Amino acid sequence: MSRAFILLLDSFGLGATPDADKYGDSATNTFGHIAAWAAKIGQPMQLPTMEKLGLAAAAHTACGEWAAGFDQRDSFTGAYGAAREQSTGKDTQSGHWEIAGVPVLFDWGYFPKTVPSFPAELTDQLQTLTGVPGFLGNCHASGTEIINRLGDEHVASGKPILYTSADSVLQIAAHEEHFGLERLYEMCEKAYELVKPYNIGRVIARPFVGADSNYKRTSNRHDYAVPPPAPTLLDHVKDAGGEVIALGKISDIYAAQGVSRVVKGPDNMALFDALLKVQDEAGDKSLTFVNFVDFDQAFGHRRDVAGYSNALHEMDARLPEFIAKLKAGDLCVITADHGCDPTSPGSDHTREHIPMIFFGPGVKERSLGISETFSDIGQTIAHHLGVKPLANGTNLL
Ligand SMILES: O=P(O)(O)O[C@H]1O[C@H](CO)[C@@H](O)[C@H]1O
Ligand SMILES: [Mn+2]
Ligand SMILES: [Mn+2]
Repeated sequence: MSRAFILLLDSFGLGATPDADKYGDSATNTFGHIAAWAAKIGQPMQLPTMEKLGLAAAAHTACGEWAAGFDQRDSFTGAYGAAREQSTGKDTQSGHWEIAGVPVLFDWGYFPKTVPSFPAELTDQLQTLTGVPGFLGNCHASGTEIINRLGDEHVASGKPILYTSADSVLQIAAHEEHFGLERLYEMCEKAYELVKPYNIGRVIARPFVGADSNYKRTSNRHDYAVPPPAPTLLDHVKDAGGEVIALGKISDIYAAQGVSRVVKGPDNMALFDALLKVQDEAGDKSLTFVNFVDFDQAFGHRRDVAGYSNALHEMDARLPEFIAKLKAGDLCVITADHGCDPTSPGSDHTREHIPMIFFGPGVKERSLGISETFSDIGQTIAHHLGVKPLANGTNLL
């Protein structure tokens, strides 16, 4: 029996790639800078499980330095390395699709950093189709900041909040109760059709609750993503008769292509509980793919170093439960889709190496060096499961 598990820590980068200067990210290092911050405040990070699997060694491979508090060890249990992205974007879709064998070699459309950011033609059509009295925002913003700034005006006027970021995305924030969740979803479906000519990767519904300049997003976020342009690892596994179990926002990111079963959860630890349950159920040739979004959404974009560090400790503390239940024929990988250095300016993703830490009963300690494409991860899994090889990437094991 062979099974595969991808544990994707959304935004857990291991240091700038050689092309990071083109993105203004040449000094970024998500893991390295969190570890340095922790050491500086006198509480060095302790991630014994991931360290033993090869995390710090993978980070050393990526950036040439040992993260503060992580000493060089002479034995690991995983096959560890780092990967650089072939796709030109540093967004979630590009990262995930490339891992699954489909790098994004075309240019996504982006909305400019002007105010208004969205073309009048687009917002006019959206207003006509939905009958709202207008829009607020219409700019680049951090999603948590803009709802607190414009939430009161939104509630009073009924105008939804439109914003974007360095990603190829149109986000619509609206109050779950005052505006209505279904109404927000319907608006996003219309917006998804309208952004097609602009080559935008995703429209995201961002419902929130609260009052009086104190608003909080809910877990009813919904992504309307364009599908990958070619079959991914998920399709190859499903076509070969294996179950593809998508936890968290994985199904949204691949527009449900190649997904057999969707399991959602409100936060990292709920998703970890779901992962442990799925681990008992997954059968031969299955792929279980989980995206732990809090690293990115709750801490990376929020530039919350302490929160990010804490989330890594929480994850590390739970991993032994998962490892203890692995069976012969299981191949697992801890990886990421891009960086989001919480110590860097702004609130956007950062162009970094991602970890590739393979482990499981049949994996022997080994340094894998640096891959030139994230697709080496997917190809290694395709080979392990014995499904059709991917069009891109090299088997590493
Ligand atoms: O600031 P928030 O709304 O969390 O936005 C972030 O979330 C979006 C999707 O992951 C990205 O485009 C990023 O900008
Ligand atoms: Mn991401
Ligand atoms: Mn993000």
